[in-house]
Amino acid sequence: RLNRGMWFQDFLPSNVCPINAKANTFYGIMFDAGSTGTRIHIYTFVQESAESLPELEGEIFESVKPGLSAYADQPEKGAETVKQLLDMAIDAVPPHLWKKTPVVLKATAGLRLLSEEKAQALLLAVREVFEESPFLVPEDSVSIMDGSYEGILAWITVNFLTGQLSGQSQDTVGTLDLGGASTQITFLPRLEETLKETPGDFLTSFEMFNSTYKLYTHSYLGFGLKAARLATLGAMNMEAVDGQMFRSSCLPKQLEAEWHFGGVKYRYGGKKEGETGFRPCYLEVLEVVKGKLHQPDEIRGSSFYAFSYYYDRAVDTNLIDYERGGILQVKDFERKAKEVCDNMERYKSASPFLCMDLTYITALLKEGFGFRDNTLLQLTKKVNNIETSWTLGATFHLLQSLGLTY
Ligand SMILES: O=c1[nH]cnc2c1ncn2[C@@H]1O[C@H](COP(=O)(O)OP(=O)(O)O)[C@@H](O)[C@H]1O
Ligand SMILES: [Ca+2]
Repeated sequence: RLNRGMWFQDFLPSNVCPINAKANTFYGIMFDAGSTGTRIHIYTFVQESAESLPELEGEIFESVKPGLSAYADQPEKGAETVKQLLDMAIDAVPPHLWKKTPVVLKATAGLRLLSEEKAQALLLAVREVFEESPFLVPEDSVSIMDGSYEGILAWITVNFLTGQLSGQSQDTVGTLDLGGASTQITFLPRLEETLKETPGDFLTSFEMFNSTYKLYTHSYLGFGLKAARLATLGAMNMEAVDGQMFRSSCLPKQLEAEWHFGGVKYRYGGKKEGETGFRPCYLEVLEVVKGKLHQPDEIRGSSFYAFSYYYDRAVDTNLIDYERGGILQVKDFERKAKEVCDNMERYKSASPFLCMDLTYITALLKEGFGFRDNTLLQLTKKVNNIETSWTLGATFHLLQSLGLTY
């Protein structure tokens, strides 16, 4: 481990060693290669002394669509999208700090679902982009992240940003992340019972800022919002079937369209004959979630932070404000799902999947995780102007491993 006081001494003579804050500024670049898009987070930190925790000063955020997995057969083209984003960091980070600024990319469920060969080709192409950049490229800088880390690091981010990880406070909040291809649930169990009743692979000890947290966390691959659409349509793992039409009672009756996900084209549509609306849709979606997820008793009454697609769909249906977010109950999603599904004509201008998405969110929360109708969900996109993403937790973890912080 490096001496934490050392990192700036290489570029400043010791007699002007900084006491002023500006000289203690450093940066970290974290890429989130998600299933639906690639995002860059450039974090600025200030560390007052070797003993204190680094303070987060700000974030620069940018994203591109589609995600890397859409370039499964063109790895170089995929890597080019990463390079475009990395060029932003060239402008954002002062040149004398480039060599000290680590750059890391972590891919999530989109790449987990690709074949090993295609995923590795994409990662290698990105690695080459990093090597050609002026930044610090740590070992293992481009990888597919383990699903349990995704939940833990998002939990670290949210609880850091809400001030729960500093001082004596132990009022941590659980987190729910709903991505395109996978979904995560993470919380700090308070009841001995929970620890006893939970399968071992749902519990992980994690060290951060000189504390150890024993967290409940799980990532469900294939249970992200877009993967759930495919599962509901019966099209999951069906890429071999050419030109087949997948139909659902969660879609407008007359609809027929095409949809690309993970580099595969699907044809889908409504059920011209037969029932459509919330009830038949809920039954279809139940098939996807019922009995597939672990239900810890402890969460039934507690409130959770929810982001990503929980947030997006709540915004789309005016349940919350895009800028401010808000607090919802589980039953608010159900009420909206009924309203949209039973009036699909009225919601024609919105996404044809709006009914299916809201119904899936309702079923996932109630029948999947076992939340109560009145469980509170705090929907947040940003806390203190910082994105609530696992990437901040990942950056702290990276700085820790490089010896730049605890
Ligand atoms: O940094 C972020 N800020 C805001 N929203 C984000 C960020 N990262 C991901 N999202 C949200 O994540 C969802 C897409 O999930 P993603 O593409 O990460 O799939 P995955 O997690 O299954 O790989 C969308 O709701 C998108 O708005
Ligand atoms: Ca994600």
